[in-house]
Amino acid sequence: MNTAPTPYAVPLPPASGAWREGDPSGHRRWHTRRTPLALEAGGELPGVRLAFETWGRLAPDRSNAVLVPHALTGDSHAAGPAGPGHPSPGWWDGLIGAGRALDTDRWFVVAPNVLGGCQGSTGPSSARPDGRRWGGAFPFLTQRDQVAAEAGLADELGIERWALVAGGSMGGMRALEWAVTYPERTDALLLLATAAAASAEQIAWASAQLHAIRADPYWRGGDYHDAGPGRGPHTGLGLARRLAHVTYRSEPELAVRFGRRPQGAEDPWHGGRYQVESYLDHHAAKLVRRFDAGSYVTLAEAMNSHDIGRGRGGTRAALRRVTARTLVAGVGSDRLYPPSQQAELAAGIPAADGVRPIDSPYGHDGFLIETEQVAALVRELLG
Ligand SMILES: CC(=O)SCCNC(=O)CCNC(=O)[C@H](O)C(C)(C)COP(=O)(O)OP(=O)(O)OC[C@H]1O[C@@H](n2cnc3c(N)ncnc32)[C@H](O)[C@@H]1OP(=O)(O)O
Ligand SMILES: N[C@@H](CCO)C(=O)O
Repeated sequence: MNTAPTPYAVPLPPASGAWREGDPSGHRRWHTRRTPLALEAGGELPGVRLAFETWGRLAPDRSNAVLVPHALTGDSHAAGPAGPGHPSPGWWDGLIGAGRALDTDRWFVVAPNVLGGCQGSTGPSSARPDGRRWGGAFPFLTQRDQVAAEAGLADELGIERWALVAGGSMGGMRALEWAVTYPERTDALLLLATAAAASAEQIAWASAQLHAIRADPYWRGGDYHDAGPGRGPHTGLGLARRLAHVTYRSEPELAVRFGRRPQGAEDPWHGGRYQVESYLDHHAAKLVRRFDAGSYVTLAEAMNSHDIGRGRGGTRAALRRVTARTLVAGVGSDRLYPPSQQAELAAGIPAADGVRPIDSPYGHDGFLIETEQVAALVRELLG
């Protein structure tokens, strides 16, 4: 396995003002909540901070704000080029910018790093009020807690209503929570490759990933952040990413793209790898370099908690609360969030009109890759 411990690369909590330094986009800022966040599971989280990036200008009447919540391992860098602090271009760069579907000459686009994450927002790698890292003491979060934190950010920015909330996968879970918790603040809603509740199968895949991380001897109950370079649960996180990444792609794609071919001159019968193994190694190493295992655990557990009907009289009653103009789309080849889940959403949300298909061989990751098809949906919703 190609998961030699790499230098531990979780960004340290920025000193006040430092976050903008070295940020090529110049858009990233953060918001610190003045009061502790009351958590759905009980207790509260003090000192909540959300890193976020914005593009465009908020109109004087504040009617042009668009929220784009990211998926599991995304961050606030939804648009813009790669550079220091951003190993990849923005995850929806094809969608956001002047002349693009989310035209930043017209719309004010806001992308927060999710609460519990590791790219500037408060998470397990952040410092507690006493200066020590949270580590394994970081509290259990739900999607509703994360949306409550985002509502605090919206309040701070003076945004009473979103012209659109658009998200896929875990971002779609939060988009849906926005529309159900705050129907009066969500004018339009785009749900991509997401679900009303995490299914048994989704929980099962996440569970295997959580076990992989927690079985790493460097996990140490989540208290590894100050153990020194290379002494974090990188092997476990890499395993989790391999497991997850297979579920993000489709069987036909892997068959066509890699087949049974060996990687270069490697011989799989004598210790070498197949191409697809090398591909998974690459994605594992790439995530380990940029993501914190503790955040992965927190966010995966929050996804498992997702159930829009909890405490609201069930799924159908919760979905009926949505007043936003809504489009629901799914990727036909998505084996992780199958089209039946989007059909349930579309059937339950009053203004949704069936499920729009995203045609893609790439499976679940289609919502990140097929930006032209997603752009068409955004244009339809925003008129
Ligand atoms: C800060 C950030 O990184 S942005 C965060 C936002 N990212 C996310 O939200 C999701 C994380 N990323 C992903 O899920 C996916 O990479 C996507 C969906 C964004 C992109 O998918 P695709 O464009 O289809 O990329 P794909 O899965 O083909 O992977 C391409 C990579 O695999 C590598 N690769 C392909 N074949 C092989 C192989 N046989 N062996 C090793 N590496 C391989 C390519 O060289 C390429 O490397 P690079 O990304 O470092 O340039
Ligand atoms: N590739 C995406 C899929 C999760 O929805 C991610 O890592 O965030």
